[in-house]
Amino acid sequence: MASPPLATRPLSHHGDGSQPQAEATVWDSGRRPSPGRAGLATCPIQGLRPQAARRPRRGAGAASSPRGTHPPVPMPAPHSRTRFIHRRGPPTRTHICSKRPKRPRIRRCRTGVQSWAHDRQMGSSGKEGLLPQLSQPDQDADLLDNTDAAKAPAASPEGLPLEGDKQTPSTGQGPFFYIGGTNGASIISAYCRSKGWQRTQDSRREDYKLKWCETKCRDSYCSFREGQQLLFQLPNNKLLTTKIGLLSALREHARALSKVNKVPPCSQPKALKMEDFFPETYRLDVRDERQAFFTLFDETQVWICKPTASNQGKGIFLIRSQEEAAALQAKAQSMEDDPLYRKMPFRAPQARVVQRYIQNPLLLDGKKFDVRSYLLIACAMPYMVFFGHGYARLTLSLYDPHSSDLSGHLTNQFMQKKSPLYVLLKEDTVWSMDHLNTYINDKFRKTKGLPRDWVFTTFTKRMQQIMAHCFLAVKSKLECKLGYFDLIGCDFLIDENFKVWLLEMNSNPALHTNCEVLKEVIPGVVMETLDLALETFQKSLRSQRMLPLLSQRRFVLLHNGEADLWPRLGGSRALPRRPPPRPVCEAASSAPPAPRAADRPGARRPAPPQGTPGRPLSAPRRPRPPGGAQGEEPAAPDPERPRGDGGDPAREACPEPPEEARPERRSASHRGS
Ligand SMILES: Nc1ncnc2c1ncn2[C@@H]1O[C@H](COP(=O)(O)OP(=O)(O)OP(=O)(O)O)[C@@H](O)[C@H]1O
Ligand SMILES: [Mg+2]
Ligand SMILES: [Mg+2]
Repeated sequence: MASPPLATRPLSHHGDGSQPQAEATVWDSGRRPSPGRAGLATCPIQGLRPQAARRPRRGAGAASSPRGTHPPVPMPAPHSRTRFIHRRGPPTRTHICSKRPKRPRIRRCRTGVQSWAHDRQMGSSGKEGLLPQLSQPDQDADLLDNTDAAKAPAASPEGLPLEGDKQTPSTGQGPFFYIGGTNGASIISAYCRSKGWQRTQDSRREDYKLKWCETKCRDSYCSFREGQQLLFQLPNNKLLTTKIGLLSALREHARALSKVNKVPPCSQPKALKMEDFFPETYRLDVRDERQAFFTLFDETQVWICKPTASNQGKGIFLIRSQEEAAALQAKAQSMEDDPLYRKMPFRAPQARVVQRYIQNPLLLDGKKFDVRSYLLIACAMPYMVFFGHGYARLTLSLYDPHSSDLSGHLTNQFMQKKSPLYVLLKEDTVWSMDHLNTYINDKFRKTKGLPRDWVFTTFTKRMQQIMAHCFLAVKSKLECKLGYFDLIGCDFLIDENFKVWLLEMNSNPALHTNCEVLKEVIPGVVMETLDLALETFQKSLRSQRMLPLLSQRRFVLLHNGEADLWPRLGGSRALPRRPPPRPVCEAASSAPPAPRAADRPGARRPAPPQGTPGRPLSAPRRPRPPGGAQGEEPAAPDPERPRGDGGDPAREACPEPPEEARPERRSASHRGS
C-alpha cells in the first residue's frame, strides 16, 4: 500500500509556471488508530439511495470494473440560464446577461469585489506569473526539461523571450500577441509570428490580438475586448477542470436529464449515464457525502483521494485500509472543526474528493496507462467544440495492484519523472494513438473480440460522447464571449474489460515536447487550435456560416452552436429559419463509425492559410450573431447544401444526446427574446 504523503507542500508558486500546491493544510491519511467503523445501516445523505451505502463490496483486484451508483446528493439549484442579448450598440465587455441574483463575476472585477473562488489572492500586478491562479493548470511534464523551457532563459516565468523573440521589440506596430508562461510558448509564438504578429512582453498591454496564458488573471478578463481579441481559457472553465467542478456538473446534468428523459423519444440514442463513464466519487468537503463514503468504505475496495484543483498527481494517495480511511476521516473532521480553517475565505482549493479506484486497468506490456485527449472550445460565440486525439501515458514500472509505490498507479509524466530510469526510458512512457491502436489490434482484438482498430472506432467515439456530454453539462454556465477559446486536456482510463472511464479534465494541458511522440502530436494540436480559434472567430465576426471549416484537420466537431444563436436575433424570431447543419452523427445510431484513415491522428488535411501576415486579426467590427448583420435578416443556411457544407462528414462526430435530452437547448431557445 502506498504510504500516503505525510504532508503536502504549502501554497506556493513555481517559477516554472507549474501549480501552486492546492493544500495549505497537511493532508495525512497515514495509519492511525481507527476510531471505529461508522454504522452501515442508514445512509446519512438525504435522498441517497440505500444501495449506494449498502453496495456489495468488491474484492481487491476483482476482474470486473468498478461501478457504482452516484449518490443523488443535494445539489445546488441550477443557475438560471445565460441569455444572449441582441444589441445594436457598440460592443460592451460582455454579451452575457444572467438572471442570477449574482451577476457574472467578471463584470465586477473592476469594483474590487472578490468573487471567484480562487481570486482573492489575485493581485493587479501585470505579471501573471506572479499572481496566484484562478485554476490549476495541468502540467504533467517538468518544465525544466521540455523543449519550450529549454529555449527560454531562466528569468520571469511570464513572457519569457523565446528564440527569435529578442530581436523583436514590442514597441512596433503590432498586431501583438502575449504569451504568459512557458507551456507551449515556442509553438504558439512561432504560429503567431507566421501571421506577422509581434510578441509583447507586457502583460498589461490591452491592445493585443491574442493572449495565451497558463494562468488566468482577473485583469485579462476585465480588460478583454470582445470581438476584437482572442483570449485563451474560458474564465470559469473550472466548472470542468476541477475535480469537484466536474463532479458537480455531471451530477446536476444527470438530474436535469432524468427529468427531461421521462418521456423518452423513440429511436433516439440515449444520453450517457454518469455512472457508466465516471468512477463513483464523493466530496470530502461536504459532511453528508463524507459520512456516506466512510460508511460504505471497507477494505475490499481501493479508493483514490485527490485534491480538487491540483495536477501532476500532487497530493494524491490511495485508501485501502480502515486505518487509512479513519485517518482521512479524522483529518477531514479536524479541518472542518479548525476555527482557522473555517475562517479561511477560500477553502475550495483544499477540498478533496475520493474516487473509486479502477483496480483492473488495461495494461500495455504489464504497465498501466491513461489516454490524454483534447476538448477544444475554439469559439464561445457561437460554441464550436471539437475533439482531438492526444497520446497514451504509461508508467515505467509494471502494474502491481498491491504495490505501495504510487508511480505504478499514477500514470502522469510528472510521477514518472521522479524515477531515475525516466531519462533512459522516457520514450516508452508516451505512446502515439497509432501505436496504441496497433498494440490493441495485435494483443486483444481476437482474444477480446474487439473490432479492428478499436482505438479509432469504439474508443474514439466513446471519448467523444463523454466529452460532449461534459460540455453540455456546463454549456449554459460557461462564460462565453466572442474571442474566448480553450483547450482542455481530458484523461481517460481503459479497464481490462475495455470500459472507458473519464478520470478528469485539465485546464492548460501540458504542451511540452520532451518525447518524440509529443513532438509529433503537440505542435499539431496547438496550431490547429489556433487555426480553428481564428477561423471561427473571423466567421463569427463576419456573420459567416461556420462550415466548412477550412482549417479543420485532425480535430473532430462535437458541437456546433450556431443554432443556439439564432434565437438571439430579436424581432426576427418569428421568421422561419432552418438550422445550420448539425454534426452528422447527432441523430445517428450508436454503432461506431467505420474506421477511416483520415480520422487517425496522423492523417492530415491541408490547411489553407489563415489571415494575412501583418494584417490585424480582424477589422474593428462589432460582434454580431452569425447569420445576419445587425438589424438585418440573417441568411438562412442553404438546406440544399450537402451536410457539412461540403466538409468531410467523417470529420464530425456524433456524441450529442438527442435534442430532447438537452436541457440547454431548450434554454437556448429563450435567448435574446
Ligand atoms: N479512479 C481512478 N482509478 C485508477 N487510477 C486513477 C484514478 N484516478 C486517477 N488515477 C491515476 O492517477 C493519475 C492522476 O490522477 P488525476 O489525473 O485525476 O490527477 P491529477 O493530479 O489531476 O493529474 P494530471 O492533471 O497530471 O493528469 C491518473 O493519471 C491515473 O493514472
Ligand atoms: Mg489533472
Ligand atoms: Mg490526469
